[in-house]
Amino acid sequence: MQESINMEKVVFKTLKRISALINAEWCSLFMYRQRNGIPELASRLFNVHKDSTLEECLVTSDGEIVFPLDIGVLGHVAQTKRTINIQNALECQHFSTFVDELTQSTTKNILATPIMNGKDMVAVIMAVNKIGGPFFTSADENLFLKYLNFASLNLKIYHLSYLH
Ligand SMILES: Nc1nc2c(ncn2[C@@H]2O[C@@H]3COP(=O)(O)O[C@H]3[C@H]2O)c(=O)[nH]1
Repeated sequence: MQESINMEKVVFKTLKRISALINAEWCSLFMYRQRNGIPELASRLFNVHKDSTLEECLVTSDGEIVFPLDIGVLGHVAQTKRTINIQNALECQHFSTFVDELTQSTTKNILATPIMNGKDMVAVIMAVNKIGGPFFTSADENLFLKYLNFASLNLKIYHLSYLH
């Protein structure tokens, strides 16, 4: 439990910093897990932006958004295990409007990356909507990945404690 709170705190701080640096409207953390042998991704931190508080963004278990791996850019990233920079979400065949409909928001562009522990999938991190520009640039992508190194280490430690 303690490891979990610390993990979320560290990832939250990193996502806040990232959203300010790359001008993202929101950043989020989806944790990978298996339920009855079926892999899924569940929202843990949602709508993180430069001025948000942990309490606002921490998703409780009854408020989780859960995605199977065959849906969304989210699922695609978990399956391919690769970073993706989607300039126009509506033109992306993997994009799912499910969350936009649920939250009454509009996704225009997405930068997303998997967090791996060796070969094990741990989480997917997303930045949604570039503010003040048409899409996330490759410089944004580099900053996003560089800052995620901090969060990634913490997520790996969390993942190890979850396994044991
Ligand atoms: N409003 C909002 N939407 C998000 C956030 N993170 C991810 N999403 C949306 O969740 C969706 C999950 O499916 P997709 O990956 O296709 O597209 C993703 C985005 O539209 C967030 O922090 N805020």
